[in-house]
Order: sequence, then structure tokens, then C-alpha cells
Amino acid sequence: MTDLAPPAPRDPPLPDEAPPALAVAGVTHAFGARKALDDVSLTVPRGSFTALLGPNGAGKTTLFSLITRLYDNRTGSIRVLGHDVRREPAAALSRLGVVFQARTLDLDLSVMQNLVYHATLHGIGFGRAKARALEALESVGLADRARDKVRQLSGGQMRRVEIARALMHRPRLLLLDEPTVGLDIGSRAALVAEVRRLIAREGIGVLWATHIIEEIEAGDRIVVLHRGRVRAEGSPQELLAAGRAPDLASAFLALTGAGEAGETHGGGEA
Ligand SMILES: Nc1ncnc2c1ncn2[C@@H]1O[C@H](COP(=O)(O)OP(=O)(O)OP(=O)(O)O)[C@@H](O)[C@H]1O
Repeated sequence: MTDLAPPAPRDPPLPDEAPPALAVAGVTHAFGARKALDDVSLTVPRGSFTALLGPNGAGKTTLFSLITRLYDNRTGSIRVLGHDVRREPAAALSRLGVVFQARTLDLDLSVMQNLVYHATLHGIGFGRAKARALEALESVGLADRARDKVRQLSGGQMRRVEIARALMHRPRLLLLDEPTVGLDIGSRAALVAEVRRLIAREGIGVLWATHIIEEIEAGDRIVVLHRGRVRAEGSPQELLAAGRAPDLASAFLALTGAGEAGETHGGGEA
């Protein structure tokens, strides 16, 4: 840690009956005549790894854009730790961290400069920002790279810096939109493992959008999204039952018919 500023107090522990990290209910969103999301409801429990599994065009990014208020949800409700993103946007967004698909780090700045710059944009003073940055880098195993230029990092390490940046304000819900795209198999596995460690340590809820079935583990929750509709939600075992299939890849195919449209599925993104 650092001697520059004491870390800010954490939120007190939540009682068991506290609301889930994310609750989406009855959300529909259209671009012109095309419905990108159609009456979507799903839950991310606190401390869970919830995979939002959907082929290209399923509506994953649109859902993230609604949760983060890039788009306004006109139907249904979206609650982060019980706070409605429309009625209490500040309370909801302060508990939310996001890693978008597109990379947005400044390659010519150091890791620390990227994080501190981001924090000061959000009104966090320099001393506190530096302390938070070190804390966040520690939580993704990159504290020893704080002074390196981002350009010197691997793709997987850059993703971890983006996760650290999303953790700077200590969110209780972390959204990641296809974070492993473009990473090799080893970096992909390391990144998923890092996020799982984060959940175990911090108890945050994670919504992990992907179409890569290999990223899912037995204790996870899965929401299958296809053509804007939730096709299944539950444990891997429940998904197997819903798809009447012997393995997750076959269940996913059965639930989405993704093969028909030539859409991707499974671990194609090495
Ligand atoms: N800005 C937009 N204008 C019009 N249509 C859009 C826009 N954004 C998304 N769509 C459409 O909405 C649907 C859902 O797209 P979205 O990007 O949310 O899917 P996705 O699951 O994130 O896909 P991918 O895995 O390819 O990123 C698609 O049919 C897409 O063409």
C-alpha cells in the first residue's frame, strides 16, 4: 500500500436479505424497428460469477449500455444493489464497475498514470487516487507493474489494468463485456482465474459477457441470451437439463440454434 492517503472506508457488510448485485426486470430495447432486447429479466447474485452467454448480436452489449446508462431504459427496471439506475443513478453507478469491449488505456502513459488520471476525472484527489490505484493493482496481481508504460504489457495484462481501473471506486458489481477477446488460451484462463479470485476475496458480483463456453465453471450461474431474449438462466446443470444435452456446448446450441445462422459459439477466440 502507500503512505500518501488512508484508504476510504468500505461499505459495511450487507445483511443476507440485501438485494442482489444486479436485478434486471422486463427490459426491452429497440433500435428503430429492430428489438435488440425483448423483455429481458435476469439476476446477478452478490459474490457470484454470472456468465452472460450469447452468440454475436444476442444483445449483450446493448444490455451493458442500458445498465451503465449509456442508453436510457424506457421499459422495466434495472437495479444495482437495489438502486434503480433511472431513479437513483448516482447511487447505482457508484456501485458499478465496467470493462467495455473496446480498449481505452493510453499506451504511452504508465499503468499508474492511467489509473490516477481516470480517478481524478471522477473527482478523487491525487493522494487518494494513488492509494486506490495500488490497492486495485494488487487485487489483479499487477502492483509490481505500476510504473511500466502500458505499451510494455501483454494483452492480458492490459485487460487486468482495465479491471483495476474499474475497481478504483470499489464497486460491488463488475460488468465485463467479452474481456478475453483477442487473448490466447493461457491469458484467457489467467484472466478468468483472476476475476474468480477477486469474487472470492471481495464478494463482488460479476456479470461476464462471453460466447466462450470454456470460461464457465461448475459453480457459476449462466444466463443464455439469444436474439434479445433470455433462453435459460441457472446453474450449468440446469442449463444441461433445459437444453436436454450432455455438455454445455450442445446445450447452448440447442437453446440458441446458433449454428443455423452461422453464428459463433464455443472457444473460438484463441
Ligand atoms: N447502435 C445500434 N444501432 C442499430 N442497431 C444496433 C446498434 N447496436 C446494436 N444493434 C443491433 O442490436 C442487436 C444486438 O447487438 P449487441 O451489440 O447488443 O449484441 P452482442 O451480443 O453484444 O454482440 P457481439 O457478441 O457481436 O458483440 C444486433 O442485431 C445489432 O445489430
